[in-house]
Amino acid sequence: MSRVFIDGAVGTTGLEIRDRLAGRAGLELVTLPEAQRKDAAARRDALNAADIVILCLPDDAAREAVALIENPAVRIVDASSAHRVAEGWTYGFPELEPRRAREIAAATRISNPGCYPTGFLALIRPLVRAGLLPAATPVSVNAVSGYSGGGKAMIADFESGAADTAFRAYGLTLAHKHVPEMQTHAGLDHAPIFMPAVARTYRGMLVEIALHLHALPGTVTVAAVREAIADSYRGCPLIHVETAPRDALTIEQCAGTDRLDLFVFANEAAGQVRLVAALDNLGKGAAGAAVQSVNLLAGLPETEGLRL
Ligand SMILES: NC(=O)C1=CN([C@@H]2O[C@H](COP(=O)(O)OP(=O)(O)OC[C@H]3O[C@@H](n4cnc5c(N)ncnc54)[C@H](OP(=O)(O)O)[C@@H]3O)[C@@H](O)[C@H]2O)C=CC1
Ligand SMILES: CC(=O)N[C@@H](CCC(=O)OP(=O)(O)O)C(=O)O
Repeated sequence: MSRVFIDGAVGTTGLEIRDRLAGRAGLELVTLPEAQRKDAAARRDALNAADIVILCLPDDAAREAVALIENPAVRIVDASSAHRVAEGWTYGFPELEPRRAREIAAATRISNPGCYPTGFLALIRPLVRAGLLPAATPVSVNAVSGYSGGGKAMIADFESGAADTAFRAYGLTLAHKHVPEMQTHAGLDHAPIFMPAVARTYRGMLVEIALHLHALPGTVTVAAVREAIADSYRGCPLIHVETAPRDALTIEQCAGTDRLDLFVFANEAAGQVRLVAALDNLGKGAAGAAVQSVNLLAGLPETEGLRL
């Protein structure tokens, strides 16, 4: 039996994780009552008494929680963006690299990937690893998220009517907090240009990358791109590489699931490829990934409690 403490259990991500862990065999779920959930002493006790801690906090509070942990046996899954490129932390995306699931299972410090990077990395990493995309390739990525991606504050903004829009482009300083983890874990020499947006729908996400195959060195075919992506995720129950033609994709494609659907659309004659990832920002983009890591840490089946 593993004792799992969720710090930040009443936030948007914390509640989702609770949902997926409640009643699970092999896990004892611990949360603090409302009056104590921000009390440093109560949090210190709970953090140090757990086998596994899941941090569902803003970055500063996540750093503070890590500093409160003195018990070396405690294993941490941090859902915030505080440790995604930090030394000594394992990037908690089990399907991203061939040995990553085993590394997570043996780790004590695991950082959950960001929601947008999950889609971006799932598409780009297999191409860089296969040598189809040289590390020096300039890459741009655009994406749209449901408004729950901004946590309680953005949900209130959209649901109170204060956000008077259906679609808002942001990240206009080109320095979004997800860019470093996108570059680092893709293995790219240059930071990608990231163009995020938020839409008036609660959950769901599309992440897109355009590739000009004719501008790449050598001959890179659409088939090679499809194969590299499909090969990377064979046998991964949460990641589906879709091959059937589509007229359209919606932001809700994977909403309400912990799945990640990947698409390779192409105009072969023009040498153009449009890669698309669909996921739920609160599913594989947050809670689903955290629960996958908890399953690996606790020695439970990797997708138990997840929504395929
Ligand atoms: N929403 C999403 O799609 C995703 C979010 N994340 C990350 O997960 C983390 C949580 O985000 P999210 O759930 O969206 O945010 P929310 O704002 O919805 O929830 C954060 C929770 O943390 C609590 N909190 C803040 N400071 C402290 C503290 N010092 N001690 C204890 N509790 C504290 C808040 O309390 P109160 O309720 O009083 O405000 C709130 O309940 C963030 O780092 C975010 O970046 C990651 C992936 C996706
Ligand atoms: C719509 C929206 O505002 N999204 C958030 C990212 C949400 C997320 O999942 O990011 P973290 O995991 O890094 O917290 C943003 O762009 O900052």
